[in-house]
Amino acid sequence: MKIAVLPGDGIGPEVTAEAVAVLESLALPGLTLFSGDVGGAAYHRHGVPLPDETLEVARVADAILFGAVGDPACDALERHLRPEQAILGLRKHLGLFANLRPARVFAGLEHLSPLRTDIAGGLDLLIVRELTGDVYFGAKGQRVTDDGEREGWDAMSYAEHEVRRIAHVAFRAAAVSGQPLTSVDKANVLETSQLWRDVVIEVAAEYPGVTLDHMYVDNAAMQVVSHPDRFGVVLTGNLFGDILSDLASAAVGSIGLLPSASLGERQTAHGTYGLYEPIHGSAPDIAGQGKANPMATILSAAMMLRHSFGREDDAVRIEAAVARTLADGILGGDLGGSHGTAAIGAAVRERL
Ligand SMILES: NC(=O)C1=CN([C@@H]2O[C@H](COP(=O)(O)OP(=O)(O)OC[C@H]3O[C@@H](n4cnc5c(N)ncnc54)[C@H](O)[C@@H]3O)[C@@H](O)[C@H]2O)C=CC1
Ligand SMILES: CC(C)CC(=O)C(=O)O
Ligand SMILES: [Mg+2]
Repeated sequence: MKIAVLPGDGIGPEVTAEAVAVLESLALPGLTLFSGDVGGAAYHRHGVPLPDETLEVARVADAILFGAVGDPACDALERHLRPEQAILGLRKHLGLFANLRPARVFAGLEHLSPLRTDIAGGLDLLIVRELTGDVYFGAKGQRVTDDGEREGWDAMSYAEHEVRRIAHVAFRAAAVSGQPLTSVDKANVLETSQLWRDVVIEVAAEYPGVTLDHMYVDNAAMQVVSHPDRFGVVLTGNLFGDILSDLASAAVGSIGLLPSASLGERQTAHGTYGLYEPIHGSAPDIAGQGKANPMATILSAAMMLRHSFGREDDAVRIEAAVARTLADGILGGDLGGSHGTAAIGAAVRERL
């Protein structure tokens, strides 16, 4: 079990340390950890956010545990040198097009949500976000128009095959779970979304047992907090999925609770190759203070055991320990408590 640990910037190293400690406490057979520099940390040491050595460490591993990248000191750098290019580059180079972001309110933990408890209780959805296309990876730039005004531009596009393969991931997830599938787009305005919708409808013909509906992204944002029980699997593009998943995390209670798996087509001897990371960023406002909630990263390690190592029992064990820790009132500042990163990590390990 070879895992590349890429802690990154800000709270990244703090939260990955706790997830690594959880993995080590499970006495997994043949667990081998490698580490690599990414993000601002890599830029400061190597002059680039994603050094070749790090990409190689990621490639030879069976799975990657990623913290977060982002450093305000790097925000004025040319875009290709910014820390965020590390995670975008890993996703693209490693073909990790399918991003799974489960958001659920654990039974009995409805009080952690800012939503009314009867509404929060219905929140259990899986966002399937396309991860290597859309406006994030299109041509972009700034220019001066003929009028002498500055103009910024970013090209949004999806090719048919990109929509088709992520749609299959979402339909399979819906078929296995028996949940309905909602495809979220902006087809009333964007041609990219019209193509998205057309292809999703074509793919649906292969999954007659799955109930499919389509929703515009603005309505979806509203419904996630007003009627979360309407959603099972949510299929959407890179930009909309990024935004909707932060929204869903707030509805659960904190962005410090939402994990993710980024998968592609590659299989290893153990399972599906993938990158696992919390959905949050490097949180510079609390970095270095031991305040970050490590649960999203710990839950990401659970997703790694499930998808990349076929260890469902260990994944469930971790998820149950996190739920018990929350139920016991071991909460960080993000959830109105006063426990720090290390104390939360230790509490989860005690409950494994
Ligand atoms: N995958 C990645 O590496 C990502 C990187 N970023 C980068 O992170 C940097 C900061 O971005 P922001 O927009 O501030 O988003 P952020 O997710 O880092 O933080 C947003 C807010 O949530 C809080 N927060 C986040 N994670 C938390 C945790 N585990 N426990 C407690 N509170 C937590 C932060 O303190 C902050 O107030 C930027 O450079 C951004 O580009 C942002 C999102 C994802
Ligand atoms: C930093 C971005 C590239 C990514 C992001 O916000 C995310 O994946 O949630
Ligand atoms: Mg995001």
